[in-house]
Amino acid sequence: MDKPLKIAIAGLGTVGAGVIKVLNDNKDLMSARCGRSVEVTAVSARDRNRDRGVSLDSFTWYDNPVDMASDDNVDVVVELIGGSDGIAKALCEKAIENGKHVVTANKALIAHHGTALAKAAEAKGVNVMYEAAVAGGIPIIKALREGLAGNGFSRVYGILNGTCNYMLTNMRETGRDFDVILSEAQDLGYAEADPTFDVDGIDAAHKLAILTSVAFGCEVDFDGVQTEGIRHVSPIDIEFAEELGYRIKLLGITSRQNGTVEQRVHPCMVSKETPISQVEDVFNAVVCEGNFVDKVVLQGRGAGEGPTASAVVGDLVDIARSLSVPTFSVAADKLEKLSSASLARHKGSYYVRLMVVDKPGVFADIAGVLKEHNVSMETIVQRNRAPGETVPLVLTLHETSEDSMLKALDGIGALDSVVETPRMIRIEDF
Ligand SMILES: NC(=O)c1ccc[n+]([C@@H]2O[C@H](COP(=O)([O-])OP(=O)(O)OC[C@H]3O[C@@H](n4cnc5c(N)ncnc54)[C@H](O)[C@@H]3O)[C@@H](O)[C@H]2O)c1
Ligand SMILES: N[C@@H](CCO)C(=O)O
Ligand code: NA
Repeated sequence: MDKPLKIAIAGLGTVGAGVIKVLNDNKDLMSARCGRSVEVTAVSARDRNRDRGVSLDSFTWYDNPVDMASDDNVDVVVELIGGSDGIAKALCEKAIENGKHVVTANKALIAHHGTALAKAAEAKGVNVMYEAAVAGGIPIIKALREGLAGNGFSRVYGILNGTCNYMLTNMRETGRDFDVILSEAQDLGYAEADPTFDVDGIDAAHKLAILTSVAFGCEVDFDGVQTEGIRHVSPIDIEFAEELGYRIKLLGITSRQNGTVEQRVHPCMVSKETPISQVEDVFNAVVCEGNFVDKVVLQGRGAGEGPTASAVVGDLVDIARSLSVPTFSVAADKLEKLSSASLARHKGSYYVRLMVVDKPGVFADIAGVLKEHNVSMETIVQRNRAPGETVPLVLTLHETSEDSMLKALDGIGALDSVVETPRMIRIEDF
């Protein structure tokens, strides 16, 4: 057997404790698969005495995780603290500087600093690996970078946030309150330290920016992701979606068109006939469209202790086997700088829900505004009849440019008979 691979773990929360459990439980499997053992030698967290269900007795304890990057008894630093800057970044930079590999589950860090970290690591001949950062236990980075490397990609999309999928599924199935379901997702260890990152789509945007780089071989451009979360998705929209044959999913979609990429994260209506609409609860799914393989769909648990730790340990196995791959899909100094397309030029179909006063002439007024902006209506549904009172009115619109749709919505929102801000959800045709 070769020398053991010695690892330091920074952060012993949901994921950190999970990694220690996987390495303990599957110790013999790891040794057989790597031809060497994978051993934790050092750990760091905020609270040394918290019961995590794992013993820390045999590890060197560090109060400051950055000091682990200078420990000669460490080959790989596993960063499981979180945050795009601060201590997580300092730790990873120091580890690379000292010639140690880095494994992280931190999508915020890779989304903001992935290109720079990749350049630094590749110059030093060490790896920065982040499989756990995107779609948790699903090996999507490996799939895009290695298994599907024979393909050019036109589009990659999927359900990238377990918390939001859990919430949308539960809202549909139980009609319970948004906040109650969110706190359940937090208790299950799915949510980010700041759960607004989940519900506002930022976490999915971090992951999408990373997928874009791996799929298209370009620098990570988080600021180029156009992001909208699930806060405005109401139970009434979920019900209408069902009635119209759709499910509402928060999707991340990246596509390449000539010299630009379009990166967007927002709630989508997807036909109940599509496989992705059936992916529920904390499950994630990613669809890769390759020019030779056609569609590949990967599905699995996107968050939680076991699935996330599984991905971290998969990266450790690659390092123990001395696998050498670029951080993204091409060498870091050859990543293209692609500009991100504005959503204003996006073309798509739309669902719009209005709250209107039930009186004659409302349909005609709405139709007039749509005509003015050259937007063509597919269906219009008014469920209740309540003369003089407020009722929901739902429209679906044929393919049009986002720009025209938004202008039409402004016009519709300004009509006297429309009493709330119109709600719009994009319909995706996969
Ligand atoms: N929980 C999940 O399902 C999941 C899935 C994929 C990726 N991630 C990512 O994994 C990372 C960790 O997530 P988590 O859910 O385990 O978080 P957590 O809050 O459960 O754990 C964070 C750990 O970091 C430690 N920590 C915080 N500040 C520290 C400091 N200054 N010095 C030393 N230790 C410090 C805390 O003590 C804690 O042990 C994050 O980047 C998160 O985005 C989490
Ligand atoms: N908060 C994230 C964790 C996994 O990255 C989610 O809910 O998907
Ligand atoms: Na993954």
